[in-house]
Amino acid sequence: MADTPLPCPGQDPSVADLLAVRPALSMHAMDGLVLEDVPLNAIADALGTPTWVMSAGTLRARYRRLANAFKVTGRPVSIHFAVKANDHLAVLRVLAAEGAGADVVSGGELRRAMAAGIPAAKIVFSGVGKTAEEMRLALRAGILQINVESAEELELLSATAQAEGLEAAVALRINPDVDAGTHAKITTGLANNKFGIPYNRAVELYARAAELPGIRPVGLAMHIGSQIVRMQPYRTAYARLAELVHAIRARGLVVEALDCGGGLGISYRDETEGAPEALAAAIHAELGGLGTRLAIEPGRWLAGPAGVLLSTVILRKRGYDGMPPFLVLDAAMNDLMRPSLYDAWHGILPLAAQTAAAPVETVHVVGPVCESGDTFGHDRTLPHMEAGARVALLDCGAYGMVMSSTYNDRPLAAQVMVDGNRWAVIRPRQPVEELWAADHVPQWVDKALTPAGGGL
Ligand SMILES: Cc1ncc(COP(=O)(O)O)c(C=O)c1O
Ligand SMILES: N[C@@H](CCCC[NH3+])C(=O)O
Repeated sequence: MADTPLPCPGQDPSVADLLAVRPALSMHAMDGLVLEDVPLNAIADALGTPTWVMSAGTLRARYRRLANAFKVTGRPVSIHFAVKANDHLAVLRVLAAEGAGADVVSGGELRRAMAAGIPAAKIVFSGVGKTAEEMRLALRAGILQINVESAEELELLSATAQAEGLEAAVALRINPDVDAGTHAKITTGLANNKFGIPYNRAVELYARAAELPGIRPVGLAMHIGSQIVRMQPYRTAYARLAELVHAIRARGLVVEALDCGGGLGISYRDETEGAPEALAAAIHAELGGLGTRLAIEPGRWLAGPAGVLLSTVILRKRGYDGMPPFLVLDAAMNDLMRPSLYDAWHGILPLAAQTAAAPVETVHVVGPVCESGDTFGHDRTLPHMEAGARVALLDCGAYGMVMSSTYNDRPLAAQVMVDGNRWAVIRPRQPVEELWAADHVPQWVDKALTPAGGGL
């Protein structure tokens, strides 16, 4: 299958362009922007903004397309949703009901995945720095496999498993030194990235794993980065994985499982999103003949397009003469961090049909947090909006809410799930008092501040 083109700079997509490739969203004359069958204004009226909204139908549809892409190759994979992308219990349960397992990177994610009802036997544990405590948790739970990322971690896991009287099923995560062609901050498969075991040390370490007490090496894992829209990096990486399988087997060792990682990208602006069919074809071509179990760990591709963040224009601030005005939203970098962190581009659609049809203009879209980096977009081409206009920031279902903070004492936004014509609050807006409820002021601080205590 041909490679998909890289995103190219240029004119922002129009309202119609954005809607055309997002089947769960539609614009209606009366109801405005509708997600599945729910007018987003109804949610904003009821809960205010900023509010996250997840579409259960989109999660299901995307999971089914992904699973089916592999099924038709005759080599089905087990799909382990990367919990880091969106860890809400309702999201995990929707995916679990479709058959998804989980890829976790902390003890917290492991416990959360199990709390969502995902069986331990469908959970893989990745991550570059698992503590002995987290290893114990995974061993006691009896998860499918632990993806080990270094020789040092392997020794710690062996000691921990031995002390527990348990055996760890281990896949070695290999760093193939392949450029995934993605943003520098989210690439993971290059030699200078912290992730994985150097490719040229993999066979030796696998042999060592086979000797270590408490360790049962079952295979290899790889994850080369995130938001990958071209297939060539996957192909190169998987070809290297296949070479390793042959080299390890030549040593008389068993390789029964291959975890092909996540990373499939979506269309935020005008990229052609990574096609599951193309990924399935790449995996089938490079690894399908090795007779192993196959797994993938997608996060963004499943959840990204399923979520939006609703926000309201607090005010329209005039810029310097001749410069674009600022639309100051009530959402900020503490809610959606991706634009500040990676200069990520997110589509912005007005909720009202009339606004969506207004003439376009160039604006800067910012949040109210005290950081210049609190910017959703510079020089964006958007329909004219005044204070009070509501918008949806698109493709926020992955790495959105999970990366929120309460910086500037801004409570975590409310979360909603829609499914057909139903919607429900899946997490209420955080009460502001909760932000300091757990703060403890030592008595001696108070004393020092009172005249009686000899302070101020
Ligand atoms: C080990 C591992 N697996 C899976 C993922 C999920 O990646 P993505 O959301 O790009 O599919 C990540 C995040 O990059 C990861 O680090
Ligand atoms: N958080 C990143 C991706 C990192 C994926 C985790 N390894 C994003 O929003 O794009």
